[in-house]
Amino acid sequence: MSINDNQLLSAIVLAGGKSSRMGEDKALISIGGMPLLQLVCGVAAGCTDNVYVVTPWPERYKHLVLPSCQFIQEVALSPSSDHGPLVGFAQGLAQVKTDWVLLLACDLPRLRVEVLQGWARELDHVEDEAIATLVHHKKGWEPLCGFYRRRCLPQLLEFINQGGQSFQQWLNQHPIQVLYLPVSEMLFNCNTPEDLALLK
Ligand SMILES: Nc1nc2c(ncn2[C@@H]2O[C@H](COP(=O)(O)OP(=O)(O)OP(=O)(O)O)[C@@H](O)[C@H]2O)c(=O)[nH]1
Ligand SMILES: [Mg+2]
Repeated sequence: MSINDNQLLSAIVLAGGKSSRMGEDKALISIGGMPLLQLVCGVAAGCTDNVYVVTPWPERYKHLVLPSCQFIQEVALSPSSDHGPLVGFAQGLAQVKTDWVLLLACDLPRLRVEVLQGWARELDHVEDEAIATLVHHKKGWEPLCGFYRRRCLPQLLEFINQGGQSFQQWLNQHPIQVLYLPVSEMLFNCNTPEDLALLK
């Protein structure tokens, strides 16, 4: 696949978590002078012109420089709902118009655009029955840095409607193709002040 082929690939960046371990909104934490969400969106924009940021609070991020990014306002399923990334992903996926979507968390400061671009070029060769192609590690699939077929939306909604909340549980019900991760630090996940200190 040509990585610039707008017909084939979009990106969804999730920015709606509580950041309870960090104690402040991770999306706005500055890494090397750049807010983390801006950094991740910049990497996503290196893979596709169609980048969506799914968040319940777009106004919080509208001052960031996010070229070619569009906000998708996430809506709560119920007033008390604490639904997590699976529902944010489903709401984003419902807006996507391409066959494939690159899903990214906003707390991945060491992403490597050239690795993502290399993966995107191989999407044509993913087996037809796979709903996604993801890195696999000892704790299971890495759901928040990988590629999903848009056509998985009905299965995702069915899982959510039955009360499902876990990406791992959902993914374990479907064929997934393994992505080879050449640099493991690329998936370094910045969740706590201690993680942040490691970056500085
Ligand atoms: N849009 C959206 N994104 C979410 C939601 N929950 C988590 N995320 C995103 O999913 C990614 C991974 O989140 P985590 O690091 O597991 O959790 P978190 O809620 O951000 O932080 P903790 O409260 O410390 O667990 C981050 O990019 C979050 O912003 C949600 O309900 N909606
Ligand atoms: Mg995290």
